[in-house]
Amino acid sequence: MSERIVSWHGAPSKPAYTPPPGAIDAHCHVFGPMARFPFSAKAKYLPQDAGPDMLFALRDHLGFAKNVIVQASCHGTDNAATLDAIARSNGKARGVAVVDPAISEEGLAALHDGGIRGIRFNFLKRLVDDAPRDKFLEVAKRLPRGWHVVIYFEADILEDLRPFMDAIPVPLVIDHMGRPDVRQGPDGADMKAFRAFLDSRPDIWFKATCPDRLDAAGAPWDAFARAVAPLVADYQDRVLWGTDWPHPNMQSAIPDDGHLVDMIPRIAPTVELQRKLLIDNPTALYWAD
Ligand SMILES: O=C(O)c1cc(C(=O)O)oc(=O)c1
Repeated sequence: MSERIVSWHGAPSKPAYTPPPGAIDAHCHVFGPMARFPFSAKAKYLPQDAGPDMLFALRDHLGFAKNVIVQASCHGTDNAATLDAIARSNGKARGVAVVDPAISEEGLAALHDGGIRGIRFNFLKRLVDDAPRDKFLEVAKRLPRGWHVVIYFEADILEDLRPFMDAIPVPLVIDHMGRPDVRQGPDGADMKAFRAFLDSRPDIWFKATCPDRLDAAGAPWDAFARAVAPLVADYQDRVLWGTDWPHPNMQSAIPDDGHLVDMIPRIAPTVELQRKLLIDNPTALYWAD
């Protein structure tokens, strides 16, 4: 792997929708800069630099106040780039780390001090070589108080992951709703299974994110809006939203971030829903202290 890829829009439009003051982009990443923060030897893609200055400029352009920066798989378990971005944010960013499950208590405490409030377990085979459930469970049981676990999986392994996820004793946040097939509609098999999972315990949250990944028809992503709006309405106290910038691996179908923001009023049509989605819910998970 030698070619460094660009997966983000060079000049995203200004959204028609204006987020409320204090709105949080609760799923985004930083890449590098590589000269200071080299990518993991196990990285499955090698991106161009997309560092904190670019992220914060986009935040301001789109009308957001804060970011939750999720450690991208290309940085492996070295969270230095994510921590550096948080440190440069003037308190306007918090984060989710990816850790070696053998991390010490001191290591976890240092991440907490750096603004981390959760760890991410990634089960996508195209992104990571292995996902050791026993080790993940062990570290999930000794997280700092108030932390949660973010899990990224695809719909076809939801049932297989259930015993593992059921055993995690802290809140769960599911990336991109576990990647349902949105073409099945709001009552399709994938959404039904995901709802059953949400109903199994009250502390499972999810991100109503990534129309660009989940709706192959492309913008304006009508199938995504149709499938996801009822989910947001029915689980309005457990849903987060984010851009997913810089859209890892999306180099052949790069979304315009302004258009992504314009999905918000389609899946959360009232001011109250928008406040929960963009402020109350992410604040509860990431800025409780
Ligand atoms: O679907 C993906 O390719 C993807 C990758 C990553 C990552 O590399 O961390 O994060 C995401 O949220 C989504």
